[in-house]
Amino acid sequence: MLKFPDHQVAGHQALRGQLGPQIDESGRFYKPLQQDERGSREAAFYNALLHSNTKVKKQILRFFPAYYGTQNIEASDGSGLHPHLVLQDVVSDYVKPCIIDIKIGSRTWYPQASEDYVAKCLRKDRGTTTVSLGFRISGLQIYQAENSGYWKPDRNQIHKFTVDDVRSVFRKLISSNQSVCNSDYGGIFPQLLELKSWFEDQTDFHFYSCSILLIYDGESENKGGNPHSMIKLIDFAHVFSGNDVIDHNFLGGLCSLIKFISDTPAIHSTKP
Ligand SMILES: Nc1ncnc2c1ncn2[C@@H]1O[C@H](COP(=O)(O)OP(=O)(O)OP(=O)(O)O)[C@@H](O)[C@H]1O
Ligand SMILES: O=P(O)(O)O[C@@H]1[C@H](O)[C@H](O)[C@@H](OP(=O)(O)O)[C@H](OP(=O)(O)O)[C@H]1O
Repeated sequence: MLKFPDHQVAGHQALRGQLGPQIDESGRFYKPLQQDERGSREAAFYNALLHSNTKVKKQILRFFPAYYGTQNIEASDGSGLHPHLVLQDVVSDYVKPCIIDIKIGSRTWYPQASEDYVAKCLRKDRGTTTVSLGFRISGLQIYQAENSGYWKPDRNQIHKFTVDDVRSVFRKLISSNQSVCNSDYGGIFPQLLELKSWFEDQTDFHFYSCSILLIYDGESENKGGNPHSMIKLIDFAHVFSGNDVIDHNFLGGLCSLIKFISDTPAIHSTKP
């Protein structure tokens, strides 16, 4: 039985008859394949990842959703059968998933793109923290408490986020979550550093407009036995061959994110 995701924070949503992702009860996330080259690029990347035990080390694979191929299922907009990527639902094990979708890179357009597409991306990049920080928040939900539930700003609010707003998001995250409230942010920090070391070396892929999901559980004990906090890379509609050059756009954005988070003191950190 398919349903609309309860915890989707960004991207195209299956609301008001739109085409968007669906989930099932077994922890699968069905992302509709976008009609043009975006869909084929994303499927090609997941296939490359699946069969790339040489290129991508096993411990790096855990930073990507598990991939189960593509499947034709009833589209959420009622248009009939449509091919979908079948992925691991990376938040299904969390009782109160706190999620930040962070689009990485100081530019979201790629060299091969059309002038119109570059102009569209540049407008968004300049109007958000993409250019100033090397990343931008695309969506988030932070569980605050039983009575107040989730803080989940809408897309228009998110688009207006300044650097200070981004800093206050991380402060809110730290203050709202016991497992995060320590010097390595509940285990997020070591994962970001491990991902950074991979990006300092890998030259097979360039990831444009790709997001890192920071995921924590707003409940102290989550049901799946997963660690309290995970990072997951998603949205590979604009992944291209690296042509034996490191992905300096993504790496630069990731380094900036790591620095930014480390400069946002946890409540009990010893930082002055
Ligand atoms: N594997 C997954 N498991 C759980 N949630 C996911 C998964 N992949 C994506 N999501 C949710 O869906 C949102 C959008 O994902 P994604 O960026 O892949 O969609 P999109 O429509 O391509 O977005 P964009 O408009 O940025 O291209 C994410 O912010 C996250 O909340
Ligand atoms: O590059 P693509 O494949 O066209 O995908 C777009 C890209 O992910 C943008 O980041 C997103 O704008 P936001 O970052 O503002 O969500 C836009 O949403 P939109 O189509 O609603 O503008 C997407 O269409």
